[in-house]
Amino acid sequence: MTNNFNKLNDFLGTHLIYTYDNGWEYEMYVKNENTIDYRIHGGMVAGRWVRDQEVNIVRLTDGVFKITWTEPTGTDVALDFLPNEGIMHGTIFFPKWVEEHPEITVTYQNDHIELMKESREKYDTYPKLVVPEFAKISYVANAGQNNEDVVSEKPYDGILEEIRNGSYFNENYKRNNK
Ligand SMILES: C=Cc1ccc(O)cc1
Repeated sequence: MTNNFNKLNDFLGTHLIYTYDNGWEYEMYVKNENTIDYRIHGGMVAGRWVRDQEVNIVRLTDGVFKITWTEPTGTDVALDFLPNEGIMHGTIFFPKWVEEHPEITVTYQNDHIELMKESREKYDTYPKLVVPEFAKISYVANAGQNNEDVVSEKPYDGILEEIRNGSYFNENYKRNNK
């Protein structure tokens, strides 16, 4: 695992894959200082993917970075990344409706923002499902900021293996098979 994250600028443009201790596998691209893209590969809402989510990103201390946001679904998320240590900790605060109807959120959310907003009004918010978990980071790379190729297609079986074995991106971190 790389051991060279220090300032916020080192973290911006980073592409990570990590598996929570409960088995849920997520992929995060820190697109720029206030934007992420992500894909969910395992867990309650596996198959969901999102681009251009507005977030707050800060450096807590050298090599420790926090990302927080609230989603159109009403889900709140707080993530702490320690990439030099190969770990992160995430807490997800799911509204009740996402726990009861996860399938509504399992999509390319950008094409269904109005459905997320309608659903958060239509269904129950409380009690929320709080999921606090540590995760092990299995992949870290510098994709550069505002790289639209990093999270640019639906998650499929085998995509993480292609990313990890280096066949998914070329030397400029552009997608090989477009
Ligand atoms: C709900 C989104 C979400 C994205 C990344 C992550 O690690 C946890 C939650």
